[in-house]
Amino acid sequence: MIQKTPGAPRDEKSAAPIRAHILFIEARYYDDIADMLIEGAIAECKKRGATYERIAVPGALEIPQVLAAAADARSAGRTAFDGAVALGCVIRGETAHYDIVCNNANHWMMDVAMRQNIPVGNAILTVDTREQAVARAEGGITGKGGDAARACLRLIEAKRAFWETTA
Ligand SMILES: Nc1c(NC[C@H](O)[C@H](O)[C@H](O)CO)[nH]c(=O)[nH]c1=O
Ligand SMILES: CC(=O)[C@@H](O)COP(=O)(O)O
Repeated sequence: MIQKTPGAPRDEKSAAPIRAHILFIEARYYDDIADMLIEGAIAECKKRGATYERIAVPGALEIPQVLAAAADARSAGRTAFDGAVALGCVIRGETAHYDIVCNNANHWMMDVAMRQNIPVGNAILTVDTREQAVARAEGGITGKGGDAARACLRLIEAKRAFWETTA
């Protein structure tokens, strides 16, 4: 039984239109799962009026590296995005590689996000079976891809709130 996470808070602000440009980083190791995740993430962005761009990488281990490269380019004024959403699926195999991929993809992605102050929504599924992955990736805007996009947009709103003048 999957406990559908509530995603971003269901307050009015979390559903309000938002001026934001999002970078979708898609690890396409399992193409069909990636398609389900990106469908939900795009649906959430379109619902909120946010724009987006997409970049594909072979697998989850490449996500932190491309986020770091995008952050460098943003610092150099060569690209502009307000937040990122990581999408991927890691399915346990016979060896310890599953732990290597999951731990390093998530750890170093968050390291870049924290160091570069980038709002990042995380839909890197880490599962034991393909069925578990499908159950979490499907559902369009209500799936994990939509959840991660909602989280990213919520982080952008929260970040901006700190800079709103109270005067
Ligand atoms: N087994 C999975 C991988 N493995 C590939 C790595 O992510 C990486 O692309 C490779 O080691 C080359 O550097 N990636 C996933 O996203 N999902 C898997 O289940
Ligand atoms: C998560 C993985 O890297 C996994 O798909 C690799 O499978 P195996 O551990 O059987 O080589």
